[in-house]
Amino acid sequence: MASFHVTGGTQLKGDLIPQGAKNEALQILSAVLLTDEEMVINKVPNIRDVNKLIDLLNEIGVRVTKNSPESYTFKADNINIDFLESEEYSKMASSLRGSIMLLGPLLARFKKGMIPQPGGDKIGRRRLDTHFTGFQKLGAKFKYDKASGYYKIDASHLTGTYMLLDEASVTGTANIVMAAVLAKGKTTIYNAACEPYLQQLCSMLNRMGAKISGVGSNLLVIEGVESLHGTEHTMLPDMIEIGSFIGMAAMTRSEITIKNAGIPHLGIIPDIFKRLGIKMEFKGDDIFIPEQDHYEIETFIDGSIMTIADAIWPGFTPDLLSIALVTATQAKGTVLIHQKMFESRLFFVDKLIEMGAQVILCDPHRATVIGMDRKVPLRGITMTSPDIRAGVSLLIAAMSAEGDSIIHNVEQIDRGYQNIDGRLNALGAKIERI
Ligand SMILES: CC(=O)N[C@H]1[C@@H](OP(=O)(O)OP(=O)(O)OC[C@H]2O[C@@H](n3ccc(=O)[nH]c3=O)[C@H](O)[C@@H]2O)O[C@H](CO)[C@@H](O)[C@@H]1O
Ligand SMILES: C=C(OP(=O)(O)O)C(=O)O
Repeated sequence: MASFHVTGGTQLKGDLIPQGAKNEALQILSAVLLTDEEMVINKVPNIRDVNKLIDLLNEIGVRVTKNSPESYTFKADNINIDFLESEEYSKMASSLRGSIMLLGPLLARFKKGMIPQPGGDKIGRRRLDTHFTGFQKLGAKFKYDKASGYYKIDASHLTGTYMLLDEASVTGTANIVMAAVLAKGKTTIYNAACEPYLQQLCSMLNRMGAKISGVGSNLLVIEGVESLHGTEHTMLPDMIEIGSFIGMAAMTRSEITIKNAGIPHLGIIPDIFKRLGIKMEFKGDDIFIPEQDHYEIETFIDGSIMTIADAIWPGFTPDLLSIALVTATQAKGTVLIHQKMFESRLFFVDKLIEMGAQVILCDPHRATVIGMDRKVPLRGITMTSPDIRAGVSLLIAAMSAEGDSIIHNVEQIDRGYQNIDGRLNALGAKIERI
């Protein structure tokens, strides 16, 4: 288990280039299974979850060529479907959440698929019903073996149909779309998730010859086609990493420019950080965050206390709520953070409280943060990163704190942030990997 030794209180200055988006990469890389032609994928982030998925694809028989540090060519023309029965597959697939999205392409192209309970953050119940109900509506037969925790699906004939998803699941929508592109006839998916990750996936599939309309909305219409061909795709900048950098800049009083941030794709994210009082300037596609001694949380128009809550896209992503929470601890003012989607994502506030933050955990979904306006700095402590976004929030807290901190289990952070210590140290942070 790796740890970070963080010396707090340093200010950062300089440019940060966001990595390619983790959650987009997991969808796009799964989709390379949909064709036997070459797929060139650029801006692939060098992070644990993505590297695990690439290894898994390689084991399944996809030919993987690394063209440069961020660009790969994939060719899925010799797939070993029997590998899905192996112990090795079970071990690899259960170690990340993204592996669940291999199912849609496997069903579409090879008519069957199986997957153990996927991994990912332990942030509350993470059901997969939407995925399997969608596959069943397309005509697949589905079996869940409770003893082994394996989901097995047989899909000799996938046929387009109308479906209203029970929830707008991000990976669920991606999976059903990937199954439907090669199904017979027309599939209509209502209550589809429409995050930029999905917009990117659907646009790429269309470039491969799929016929998807309604991209960017919650009503997708897919006309099945016989086969798909290869294409080239470039990942968007990671919007969660960008939000993390904005919060980090404010907390550490740093002057940072986030280069080529893909501002049109960030939705409401910059506005939410502006509501916390953080100043930023858009310079072309760069976001400049000046050094700020103080930042003040807005109230609602009637003067009542601000709530920041997650919602499905185009609402505020749940993956940035922990970052907004930690950022608020040194703002002036009060905010209620409401994590609606996941029930175990806020428990990390215990660590912030131990560091001196004024936070009341109202219940598993809600925390009130009373900002300290830098009157009292956080204190360095020893802590463990419970999940990827809480991990980065704790890193931000430690970087802003007085004294040294130790953060254990930073593999959680490495799941989704590329060389975070190296990139931040280059701007003046003091983070030692031990
Ligand atoms: C690999 C990947 O892409 N992971 C992301 C993906 O996970 P993932 O696709 O697993 O998450 P889902 O979108 O399926 O659901 C997330 C949670 O929100 C709940 N829910 C969802 C939709 C809805 O309308 N109502 C509702 O309550 C679900 O029950 C679940 O608890 O999307 C999540 C939600 O943005 C992100 O946190 C994850 O980082
Ligand atoms: C929860 C996340 O990831 P995963 O779905 O891979 O666990 C995340 O990226 O914040």
